[in-house]
Amino acid sequence: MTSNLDVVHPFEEVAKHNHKGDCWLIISGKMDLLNLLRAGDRSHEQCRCSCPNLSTRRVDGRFKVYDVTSFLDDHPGGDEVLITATGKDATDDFEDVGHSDSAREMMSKYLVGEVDSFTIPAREYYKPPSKASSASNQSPGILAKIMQFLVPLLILGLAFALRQFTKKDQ
Ligand code: HEM
Repeated sequence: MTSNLDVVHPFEEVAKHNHKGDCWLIISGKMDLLNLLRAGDRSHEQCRCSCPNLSTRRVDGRFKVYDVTSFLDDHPGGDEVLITATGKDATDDFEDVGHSDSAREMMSKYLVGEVDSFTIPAREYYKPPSKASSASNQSPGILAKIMQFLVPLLILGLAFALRQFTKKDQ
């Protein structure tokens, strides 16, 4: 028998379920092991042996897809946050809230499969400016430093030349 967990959806398909009448979320990360086993995920079966307390043992899950359409009106955080979290990996959004264990236990009710992780668009990370562009940004600074050094030298040179010139006249 195939469970919901066996269905692998492409990201583009999952992203289409993005409104109040049809709302799917992608959440991965730490899930309650007992919950996963109950939901039929056999991939963590081996963890049973090494874990004295299944209900507190968290394992890294794969990218799971949850159809939360029927839960939207009951979600304590409201429906808007859930709709906003569609079309992307919502794991960080979910984890940042600090959902309780009971919230995590509820999740298996809404599980409709997994998402093919290769189809999830890469996240945009902050890129520091490249050395070339930062060097060009720094050039006015360097020029100012050179001028700071040259201008007093020039004044000193002029004063010296003037002194020599006036000495000759006397
Ligand atoms: C299947 C997915 C989800 C389930 C089953 C779920 C369930 C719950 C539950 C039961 C609560 C009550 C507090 C708790 O027990 O932790 C809650 C609160 C909340 N959830 Fe979710 N949630 C889900 C996904 C999300 C996502 C993706 C977000 C995105 C930001 C989110 C945002 C919130 C917020 C803002 C609160 C209110 C927290 C507060 O006021 O203390 N939830 N959720």
